[in-house]
Amino acid sequence: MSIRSLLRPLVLCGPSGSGKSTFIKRLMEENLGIFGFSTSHTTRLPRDGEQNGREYHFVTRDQFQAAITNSEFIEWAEFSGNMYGTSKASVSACQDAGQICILDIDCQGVKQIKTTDLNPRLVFIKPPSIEVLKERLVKRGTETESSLQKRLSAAQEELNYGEEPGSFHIVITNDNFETAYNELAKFLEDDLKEIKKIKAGSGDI
Ligand SMILES: Nc1ncnc2c1ncn2[C@@H]1O[C@H](COP(=O)(O)OP(=O)(O)OP(=O)(O)O)[C@@H](O)[C@H]1O
Repeated sequence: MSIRSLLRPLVLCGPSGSGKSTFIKRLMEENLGIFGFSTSHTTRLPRDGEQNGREYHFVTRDQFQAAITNSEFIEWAEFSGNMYGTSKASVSACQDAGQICILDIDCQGVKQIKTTDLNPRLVFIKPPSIEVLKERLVKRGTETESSLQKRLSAAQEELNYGEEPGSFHIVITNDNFETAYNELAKFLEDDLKEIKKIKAGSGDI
């Protein structure tokens, strides 16, 4: 089997605070060099030291708008006056570089990626309850009262989509982290074994 077909993008979706970043960190630590991220597009100006194509693909608003019109993005959003997007091409580029592209995207992004030929593995990370989700977000210390409320009210809609049969390949409840992480590791085990075997045999891809 070709390694490229094994390098299926890995989508982690779930309400804010469900634990996506925590899973991603652990996956990357335990599988060095296997996972990577796509390079996003942005209309913001590069900061000192940032290189086009490395931190971001820096584009004009017109270019960004044209890319939206051409359905080039899996998801895009505007934050404080600048637009940010994840293009299908940047996910493919990550695969071409021999890595599994990890995507932390919302349900709209999941619906979108399903319409592409990227053939992702779709994982939904579910909190044990909305109450626990709230506790974790408060404890994380990153939210204001208003951003907390926004995240919690978005959470229910995402949970509804996550629980719809067929939305995801696997739904993992993140109660005890070790147990939940093992479930994810088991889900990916066969792919990872095969990828590591091929990489070890060929030096790289
Ligand atoms: N199983 C768990 N038990 C207790 N705390 C957890 C567990 N999993 C994650 N956390 C904690 O919950 C908080 C939210 O997790 P994390 O930041 O990974 O969520 P996220 O889904 O990436 O959120 P966002 O979408 O806002 O980036 C973090 O402080 C993390 O350490």
